[in-house]
Amino acid sequence: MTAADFRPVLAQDALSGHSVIVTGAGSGIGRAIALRLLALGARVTGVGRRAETLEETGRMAGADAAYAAEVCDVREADAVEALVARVGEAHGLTGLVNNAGGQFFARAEDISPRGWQAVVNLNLNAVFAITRAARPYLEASRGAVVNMSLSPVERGAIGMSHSLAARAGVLAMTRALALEWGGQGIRVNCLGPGTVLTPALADEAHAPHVAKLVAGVPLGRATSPEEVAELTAFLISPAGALMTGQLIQIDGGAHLGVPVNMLGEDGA
Ligand SMILES: CCCCCCCCC/C=C/C(=O)SCCNC(=O)CCNC(=O)[C@H](O)C(C)(C)COP(=O)(O)OP(=O)(O)OC[C@H]1O[C@@H](n2cnc3c(N)ncnc32)[C@H](O)[C@@H]1OP(=O)(O)O
Ligand SMILES: NC(=O)C1=CN([C@@H]2O[C@H](COP(=O)(O)OP(=O)(O)OC[C@H]3O[C@@H](n4cnc5c(N)ncnc54)[C@H](OP(=O)(O)O)[C@@H]3O)[C@@H](O)[C@H]2O)C=CC1
Repeated sequence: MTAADFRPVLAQDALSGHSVIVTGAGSGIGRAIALRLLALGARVTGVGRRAETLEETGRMAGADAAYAAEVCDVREADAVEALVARVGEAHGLTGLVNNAGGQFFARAEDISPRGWQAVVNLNLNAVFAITRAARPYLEASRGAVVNMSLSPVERGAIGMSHSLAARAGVLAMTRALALEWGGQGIRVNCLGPGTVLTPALADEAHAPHVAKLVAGVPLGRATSPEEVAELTAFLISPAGALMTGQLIQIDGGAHLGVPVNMLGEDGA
């Protein structure tokens, strides 16, 4: 199976009647998620800091799509809470996709206190604030949260101490909220994509490093944004109704690390 062989599996109306907030919907993985949820019949509110890219997602979805672009920095808790309340009161909320995130790659000794704060605020504190704000609406709909994590979240990676600390926090929060809110019918899960060849990754990492990462994937290729989008849609849809508190890796086996090979060089 190559990425070109990928075919979506969910039925065309799988998300009709749904209202979902997708953060970071103006690019990369978040855009693919927004487009897929819209195609499945959901109303989508795309959140990010740049109006232009968010609006482009709407244009890509077509005039019939129930899409709204909301410019907001997810690190501004008051603005985020007001936004969630606005969407929740107007349309209800059946899903929240916390996809906005990112980091610069640097060794711990090169991360200043402000650099640490910037990354932890984006990848952990903002996720807590928006998820907490969404809770009453998700309770009313028995809805679902999908938190975008990283394949190496449980095994470490060089140059990502700030981001991995934040994502590990989100993973712990995911499990805690799955327990706290399970009785309210709210499901909370994390996805762990492997290398996804988005323009943002190309901007932040050197191409040869990325090629090496992809070459080391047991299934031999990068993760596509569409594959992450389909899994996200599945988790929000009724098909995922019994899944909560999980980290689901979608990385071709990369999270297993360098293989321990007891058969020596020639044993695959
Ligand atoms: C398992 C295997 C397969 C799987 C392998 C999987 C591998 C892929 C893993 C992940 C891939 C992705 O996430 S790809 C998506 C990547 N996209 C992004 O990361 C988006 C771009 N990044 C960002 O926006 C930034 O990193 C972020 C910090 C979050 C933005 O925040 P701000 O705008 O608030 O930041 P700024 O104001 O510019 O800077 C705040 C401080 O950070 C410092 N700072 C900024 N860049 C810095 C740098 N390169 N090195 C040091 N310090 C830096 C600044 O100097 C400031 O500190 P002072 O100088 O002290 O003031
Ligand atoms: N690409 C990869 O290999 C992998 C990526 N991931 C994760 O998946 C997610 C998406 O990554 P990807 O699509 O590659 O990267 P992008 O940089 O393209 O996506 C990040 C999105 O988040 C938005 N965003 C960033 N900061 C804020 C903020 N403060 N407030 C609101 N929105 C914000 C950006 O929009 P704007 O700038 O307009 O605000 C952008 O649309 C990230 O969390 C990333 O770490 C996980 C595993 C692998």
